Amino acid sequence: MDLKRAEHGHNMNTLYGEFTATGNQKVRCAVSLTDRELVVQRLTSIPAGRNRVVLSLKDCVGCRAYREDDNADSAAYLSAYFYPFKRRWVGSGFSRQRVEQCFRLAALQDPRANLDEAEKWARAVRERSNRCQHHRDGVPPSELSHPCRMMLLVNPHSGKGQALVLYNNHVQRMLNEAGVLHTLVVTERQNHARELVREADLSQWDALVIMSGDGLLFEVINGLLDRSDWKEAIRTPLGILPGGSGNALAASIHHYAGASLVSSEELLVSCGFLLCKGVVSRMDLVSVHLFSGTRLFSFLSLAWGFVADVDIESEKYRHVGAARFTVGTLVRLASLRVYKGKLAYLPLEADCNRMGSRNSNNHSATLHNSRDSPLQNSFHNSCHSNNSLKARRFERLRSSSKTQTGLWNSVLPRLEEPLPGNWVVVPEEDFVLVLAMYQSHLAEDLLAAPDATLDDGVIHLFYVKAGISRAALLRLFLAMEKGAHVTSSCAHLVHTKVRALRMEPYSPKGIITVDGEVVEYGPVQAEVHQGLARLISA
Ligand SMILES: Nc1ncnc2c1ncn2[C@@H]1O[C@H](COP(=O)(O)OP(=O)(O)OP(=O)(O)O)[C@@H](O)[C@H]1O
Repeated sequence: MDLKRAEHGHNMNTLYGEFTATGNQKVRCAVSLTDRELVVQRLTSIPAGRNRVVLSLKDCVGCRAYREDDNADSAAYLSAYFYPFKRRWVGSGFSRQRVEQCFRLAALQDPRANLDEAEKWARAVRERSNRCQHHRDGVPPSELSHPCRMMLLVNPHSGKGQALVLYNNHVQRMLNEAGVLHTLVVTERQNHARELVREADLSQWDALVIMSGDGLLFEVINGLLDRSDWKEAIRTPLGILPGGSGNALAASIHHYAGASLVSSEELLVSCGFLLCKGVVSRMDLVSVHLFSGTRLFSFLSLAWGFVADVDIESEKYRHVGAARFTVGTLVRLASLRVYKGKLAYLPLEADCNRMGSRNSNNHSATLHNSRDSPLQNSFHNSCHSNNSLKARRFERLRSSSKTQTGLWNSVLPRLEEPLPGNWVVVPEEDFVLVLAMYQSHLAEDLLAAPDATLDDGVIHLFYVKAGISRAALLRLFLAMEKGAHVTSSCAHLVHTKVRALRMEPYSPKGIITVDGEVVEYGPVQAEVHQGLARLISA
């Protein structure tokens, strides 16, 4: 029979068989399966090298055995699905591309025996691929169970409105190849996903997967943390597939997997591949405390000034996809604004246990008590007029958000209280932008925090001081495509790693965003909770 443990010329663990190619039954293939590779050698007179395909099991998402409907055909079939990095057809560089290896097994008359044989092979390919996962820092990865059940939430309006088409064209097939059982839930409105996960029986699902922009994941995370069983709920593995125009988290996990810049469609294949592999990692979350008392949970960014303005003002260009940010950047550059306010942070290296025992610099370690601020009343009335859509979203988001207290040992005082002595108060009070990032990417092509990792417990705080020229700011954003802004010599850009921060805007109008969603404009503070959530990633 075809399947045998080879004894000569192969490792004892190698499976060896001779099958025919499905496309052409005259072509025989010698197939061997080692612990790490599937090697296919076409048995023809053409020189061996050209007829040999070696596929790494690390790139394999699944393998299945089946029979055709034709009762007269006693053969069984074996299909294995791989997504290796391959040179692009157009342009330079590499991207993950689908490779299917399909064989016909017809050594016996008995169809059942042929199918049993094919199933043995399929099982062996799947088991060896699962064992072949990358070990992060030598630690075996935690994985989803097999077969696994996912709830896949798709926002049909995200990005260019193509998420369902992308699901039908790419995702469905990949998940089927990987044997992932999934239930598609098409979101119907704002906050639908949040309400769904708040009420869901989570024991039914091995993972909750979001196919949209970052906004839908923001809803899901906040929905999980709304629950009374939030401690367990937030450990539910989450997955992300890019369906929006920003897709920052999707771009970040693609980057953490060691891959380079790719097109939107290639990013989807890359994230789909990671989802099929089902390796679960910890992910930092940041709690964001607003002046109204609302607390939100954020996985990506907190922005005030230029970046928040571009994000929200560019909504009207969403039909151009990811290019909306480029258009928005150019428009906002033309009318560059300066924002007044106070910014303070708890440095990464600060000894949190000795909070309040010392003053770390010459500046007052106390921000204005926001209740004393002459601008206090205007904060709540001044969500920027141009962002009414996202402002309305925030109102709904806020009304459904419970104020949670006492969940962790917080390093934050109450927002109206002075800051402890080990916080640093930034001396400048005029900013072009303030941006706190906890993952690497701000958008698909903006590598804002190149050395961020999923669960490093770090907030990367960037601010650009007033006085920067338009040309210098444009250069910074162009450099950000490759993350080169952090090593640029721009004197107006400051980058520091922090555990917590507080911003107190004085300018009466402006936009603050959390994960790209508008929140109330006013004093805000945030702190990182290392590895609180779980994400399917590399
Ligand atoms: N069916 C729907 N109709 C209208 N809004 C929806 C629907 N489903 C989800 N939403 C809301 O749309 C908002 C935007 O979603 P999301 O950020 O995921 O996509 P996006 O804005 O297109 O992506 P990006 O932020 O990358 O541009 C979310 O706040 C979500 O709650």
